[in-house]
Amino acid sequence: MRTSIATVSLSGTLTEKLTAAARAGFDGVEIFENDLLASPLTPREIRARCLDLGLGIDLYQPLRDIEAVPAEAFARNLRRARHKFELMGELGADTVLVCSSVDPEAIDDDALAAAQLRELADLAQGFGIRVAYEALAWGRHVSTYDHAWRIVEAAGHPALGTCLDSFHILSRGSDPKGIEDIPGEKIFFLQLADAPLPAMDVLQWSRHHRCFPGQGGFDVAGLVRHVLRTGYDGPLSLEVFNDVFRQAEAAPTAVDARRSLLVLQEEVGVAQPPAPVVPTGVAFAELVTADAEPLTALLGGLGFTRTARHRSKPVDLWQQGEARLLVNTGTAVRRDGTRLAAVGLESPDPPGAAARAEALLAPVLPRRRAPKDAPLDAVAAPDGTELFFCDARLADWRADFEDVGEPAAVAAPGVRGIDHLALTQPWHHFDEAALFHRGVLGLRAEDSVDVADPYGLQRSRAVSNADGTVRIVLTVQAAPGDDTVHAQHIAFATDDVVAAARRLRDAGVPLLPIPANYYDDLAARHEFADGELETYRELGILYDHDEHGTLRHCYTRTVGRVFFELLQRDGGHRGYGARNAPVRLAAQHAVRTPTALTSQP
Ligand SMILES: O=C(O)c1ccc(O)c(O)c1
Ligand SMILES: [Mg+2]
Repeated sequence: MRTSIATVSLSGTLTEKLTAAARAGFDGVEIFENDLLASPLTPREIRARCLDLGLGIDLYQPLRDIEAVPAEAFARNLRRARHKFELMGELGADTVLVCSSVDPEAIDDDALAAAQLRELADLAQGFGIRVAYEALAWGRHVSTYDHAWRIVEAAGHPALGTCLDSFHILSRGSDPKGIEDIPGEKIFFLQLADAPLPAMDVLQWSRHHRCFPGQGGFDVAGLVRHVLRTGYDGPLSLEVFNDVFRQAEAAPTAVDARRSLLVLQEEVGVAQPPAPVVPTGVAFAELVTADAEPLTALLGGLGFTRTARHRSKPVDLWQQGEARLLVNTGTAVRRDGTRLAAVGLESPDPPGAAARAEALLAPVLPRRRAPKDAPLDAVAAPDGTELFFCDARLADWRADFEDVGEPAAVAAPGVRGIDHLALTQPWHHFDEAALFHRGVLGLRAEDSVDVADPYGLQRSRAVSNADGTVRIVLTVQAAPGDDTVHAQHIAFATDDVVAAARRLRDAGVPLLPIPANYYDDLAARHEFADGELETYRELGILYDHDEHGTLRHCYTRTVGRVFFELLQRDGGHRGYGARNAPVRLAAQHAVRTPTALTSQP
């Protein structure tokens, strides 16, 4: 099906928006009047620009508060409409949107609304234009799609149809099943947007918090299925009013938008990209650093040993249990200080995973590999993290490394493997990141949780595979913050967090100190065995539990932009310690030291 996007969904000038939409592969756009008014291009030049870019103008949005008004007001409205129809001739746009009136003077009279829309449609027809009437969720008298359709039906004019907008329909709690009662040829346009639940004031909700389908809580795909059953064959058009997208760069937003529609088209069965290949484990996490010493001291304290070195590159493999870390000191990667740059995902079908990623517009990374190296398929996640698709038996990348003779640590109680990776997202890529990990990698996304930070708010959302062998926590800050606090982290699974924490401390590696108040509160909320709480207090171990079991975890200091977590899950605990996160964030702010900052080369 044809895909479109409303210019209001992207940031920048009209030209920037059109370019971004075209580059992302959209077939057409809805042009918002304000974008046209603010453009230095004439309507004819805009038409030519769209033609050059291969974009159709599927909808023009200038007409508001048209219908159900006294006769003199309607005469003025028709005069305004005539001007806009002439302009649309220059633009080459043949469908105009009319939103249901929000005018306090509008009259609650469906027959009047129908008669005036009929007259408007008659005028439009003379210009070769169709009028699509849309119920705004906050319309004065018409606020539901079925009401708008009854008026369109009563008007009975061939140039008058309805425009369905998933936001207005689903935000009102209307049953989208009724869409199937509308003949497909009378649905002139379909606008798609998702939005987070629960609701707020509907106007604020619509104007600031819409998101691309799959990024919110609406069943947009379910609605589209109803629309397709009517025989509708017009475009699927994204109309997303969102404060973040208005500020973010248009090009990646447009790609995010197209990916959302690709996933939606797959869900409703009108597109068949290569099937998702869900990763089955974390093969490795790659840290880059200019100064490996603070990092390797930490890894040594955690019980890791350096087991192998890359044959041609300054990359060491550090290993413990099933946790494999690559420490890369190559000069090409020094710019941003110590950070988590890449993740190797074990895949049952690496080429299939890469084909899926490419079909869903993930940037495929050039293979910057030596001739003898295993050819790994890799894509970039929205935050720039490189994701490598690796053979699940480690048969590929591991062969590029030569053993250095130090066997992997076996010291119990140690790190068993990687429990999860926490990746900080740029503020404007958070929703995109969740959809990316779900759509491209086939991971399941949990609800997002907000965590209080002393200087802001942190939002996080976990994505994982079914058996929890791949867990990624996507986090974002509400405001620009401190990289030493809002760093990425790697959480290591251990079967004995107390012993692991003791060993770290005994190795002279400081753990993150947790305030005494936290433990006083724990004592008030839970009963512990003798001495248990004192041990947690002494080591800085945090505690949580859910209906499945307990979570005990502690944190290292931050090196550059990464820190580590030791984590013990018992009884199938599923969480990530969100309840403890405010205390941890405050503790990280408290230990921010010049050393932490200067350890970033
Ligand atoms: O918020 C609005 O005014 C508005 C305008 C046009 C639309 O198609 C819409 O869904 C909302
Ligand atoms: Mg709309």
